Amino acid sequence: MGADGIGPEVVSAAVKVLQTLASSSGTFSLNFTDYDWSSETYKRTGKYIPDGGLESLKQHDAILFGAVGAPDVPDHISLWGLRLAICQPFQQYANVRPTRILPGTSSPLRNAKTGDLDWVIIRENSEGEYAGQGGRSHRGEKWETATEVAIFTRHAVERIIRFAFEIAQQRPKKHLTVVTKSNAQRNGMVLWDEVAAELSKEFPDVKMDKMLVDAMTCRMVLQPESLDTIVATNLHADILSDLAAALAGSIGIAPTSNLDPTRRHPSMFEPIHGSAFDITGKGVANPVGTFWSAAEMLKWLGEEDAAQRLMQCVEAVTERGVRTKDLHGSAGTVEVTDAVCEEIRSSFVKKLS
Ligand SMILES: NC(=O)c1ccc[n+]([C@@H]2O[C@H](COP(=O)([O-])OP(=O)(O)OC[C@H]3O[C@@H](n4cnc5c(N)ncnc54)[C@H](O)[C@@H]3O)[C@@H](O)[C@H]2O)c1
Ligand SMILES: O=C(O)[C@H](O)[C@@H](O)C(=O)O
Ligand SMILES: [K+]
Ligand SMILES: [Mn+2]
Repeated sequence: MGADGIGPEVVSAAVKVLQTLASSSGTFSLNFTDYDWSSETYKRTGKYIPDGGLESLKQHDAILFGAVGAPDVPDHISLWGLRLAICQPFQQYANVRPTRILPGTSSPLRNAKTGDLDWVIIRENSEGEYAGQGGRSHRGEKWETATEVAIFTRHAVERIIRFAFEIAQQRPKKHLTVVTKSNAQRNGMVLWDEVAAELSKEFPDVKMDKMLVDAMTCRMVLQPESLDTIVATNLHADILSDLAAALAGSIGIAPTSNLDPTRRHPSMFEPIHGSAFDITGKGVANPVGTFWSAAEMLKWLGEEDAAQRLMQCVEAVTERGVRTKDLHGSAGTVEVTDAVCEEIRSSFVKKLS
């Protein structure tokens, strides 16, 4: 489901790469069903998701998503109409956003090289500021009032922090940073701190530290090598993860997994970026964030080797300079996609010889 803006451009590129990978490997196959849900269908029918749509989507093992958002639809209508309308009922409560500096690319941080910035941000993906609680009254009056209530339940805080500890435990540094704003936000964020302290006792091999979100932005910029796995609320992590992508070189490379760790519903994989109206249709969108998301999808589906090969091929391509403009290259979406497909095919040939 490419949806809006550059979404269809990067999703069709990723489908091409995945098909190349499946047919070259011969060890697995993928069946794609294309859902044309988008702001266009919303404008035509009044709905992003047609009646019965979620039941149909639920039949699949995974969802590959582009981005939703159009210049002539208010952003809150599009986001709630499609992305959140899938994430929330499918209980995709763990949003996983790895970031690193890819070979052949550079960070805007003068001293950060490949390897110095290697993070996984775990974004709580079901509640907080995205709980859908709030409202507006007295519209247009001077006393108009609007609330956006952040909801934090022990149930959801516990499951996301536990998930983050488990991810941290699997990584070499075994280091988790818990980000909150528990000085100003004195209820929900204090609950986060308390739950983190309780859970850290269950994970004695994981080193945990805490940061207030404002100071965290400084640490990300000034000491990127001091961070590894990071967990934060829905809104805080949304913001920090765009910063993380930019610090690694570009918002165009970063992936997102929206996971239902219970596997009762399909999980959804998408680049971190949005529909990027400013570059839509120009053929310059970086497809790497969607390729990386596709690799994360393969990993989730149990195709670890294929996932690893896909990332190796993407990295080989960035390393030899086939990069889009956002990464200071001159290649277009199609050239990068073709180069990755060629790299995949030749990686199998190399293995034979
Ligand atoms: N998950 C989603 O579906 C999602 C995520 C973020 C934003 N949005 C929506 O997308 C729309 C645009 O939002 P925005 O402008 O704040 O963020 P955006 O991520 O779409 O774009 C921000 C900037 O990054 C650039 N950029 C983004 N992806 C790129 C890529 N692959 N290659 C090269 N450059 C890239 C854009 O050109 C733009 O200058 C809004 O409607 C917003 O709500 C949706
Ligand atoms: O979910 C959101 O907050 C936004 O659409 C988007 O910024 C994202 O990160 O998915
Ligand atoms: K997206
Ligand atoms: Mn975002």
